[in-house]
Amino acid sequence: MSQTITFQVQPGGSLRGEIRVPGDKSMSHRSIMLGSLAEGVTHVTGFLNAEDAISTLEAFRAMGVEIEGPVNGEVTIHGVGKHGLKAPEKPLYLGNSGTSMRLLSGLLAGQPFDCVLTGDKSLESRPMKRVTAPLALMGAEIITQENGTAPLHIKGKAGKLQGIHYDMPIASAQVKSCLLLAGMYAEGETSVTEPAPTRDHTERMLNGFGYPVTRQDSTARINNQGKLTATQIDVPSDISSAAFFLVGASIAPDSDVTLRHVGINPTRTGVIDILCLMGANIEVLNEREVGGEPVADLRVRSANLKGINIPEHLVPLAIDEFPVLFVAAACADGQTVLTGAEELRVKESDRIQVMADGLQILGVDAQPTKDGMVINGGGHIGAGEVESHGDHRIAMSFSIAGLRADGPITIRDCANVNTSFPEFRDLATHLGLALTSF
Ligand SMILES: O=C(O)C1=C[C@@H](OP(=O)(O)O)[C@@H](O)[C@H](O)C1
Ligand SMILES: C=C(OP(=O)(O)O)C(=O)O
Repeated sequence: MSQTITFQVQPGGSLRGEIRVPGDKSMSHRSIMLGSLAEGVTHVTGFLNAEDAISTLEAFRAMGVEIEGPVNGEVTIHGVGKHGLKAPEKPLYLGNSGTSMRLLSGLLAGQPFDCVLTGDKSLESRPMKRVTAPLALMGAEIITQENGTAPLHIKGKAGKLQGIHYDMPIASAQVKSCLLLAGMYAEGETSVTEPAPTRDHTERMLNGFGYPVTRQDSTARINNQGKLTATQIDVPSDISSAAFFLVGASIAPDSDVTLRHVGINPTRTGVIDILCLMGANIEVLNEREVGGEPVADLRVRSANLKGINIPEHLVPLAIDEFPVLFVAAACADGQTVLTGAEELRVKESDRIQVMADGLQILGVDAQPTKDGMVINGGGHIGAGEVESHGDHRIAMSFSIAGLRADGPITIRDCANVNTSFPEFRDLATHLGLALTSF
């Protein structure tokens, strides 16, 4: 049970300096999953030492994988091979992490043992039918709660899964990844078509481990014939964590921040595109490729942002960045309209409602809609007390709002910042944000 943590931000200030934010959460999860199933010893650097990634790590330890670390972002995984996992002795508790639960449900559906996946209150209220329904078409047997939520009771169906073709009704990297991981244990081909591009770290990392996944247009294909060979993985900084400072340095006057070694995989850079459409001053420097993933340093300086209609094709490419983009919109001149983002309602919190409620408390004209938000920006952001509802990204977004507020902002229920970005307070204050916690 996490303790209660409250953040308080004093108004104003600017952000200046150079930092490296922690490792990418999506890649950290996948490095543990694939490293565990590989033959040989995989070394990971840049691993995210935060609660969500640790939930995945502990789950694999509980299934008999020897994993050393993380120490200074280094993890060593003694892979057990594709068929080497052992039955866990008790339910696997996955905390707050949707990625752990949805990817593991695919990976575990074809094992020779049963297991149970549980999580915290937020995770156990999130929709799981999106993975259990297509997995059932493959022959998996997963018992959910009546409304399709976790705990998930997974009956191991080793040797009995069948490949399917699945047209995903929603653009979800978690659903795609779940099915590709199940496809590693299914007879014949498993193919997944996505309605819009979503993050492709699973496909890239599988290929990095030597496991063939092919891609044609919007369809990814896998079968059970491959094997994973241990490798080295350098996890870049998480653009979703960098996003708080991309927005912070854009909205706070006299700011100049450089974020080093950030992953800029094109399936993740919607936040840069959206901010640039709003008039942000972001330079992408020293572009390079590290372990099959593009990386760069990002320099961001203050800018006068303007409201925009956010193009819908950018929504899946910035899906976790909308809470802080709403703060950017509140500081932008004119109206910002987001549509096509109903997925935000089923994240760690209902991110449309929770952000609209908090922005309204701070005096911002923010109107939630069924699939997005309309924000009339450029007015002032006032002092106030807002709730994060235990959602890490909400807590950090309202902290950033303090840079343009005209009074202190108090944010309740912030312990879950530790799920993705435990260093947030230290790095933010190092750059100049007047943030305290108690
Ligand atoms: O695959 C992943 O690592 C993730 C996919 C996204 O979820 P959806 O697949 O539900 O869009 C994202 O919101 C989540 O933080 C991480
Ligand atoms: C939605 C998120 O993560 P998850 O789905 O893994 O809980 C997030 O980190 O914003």
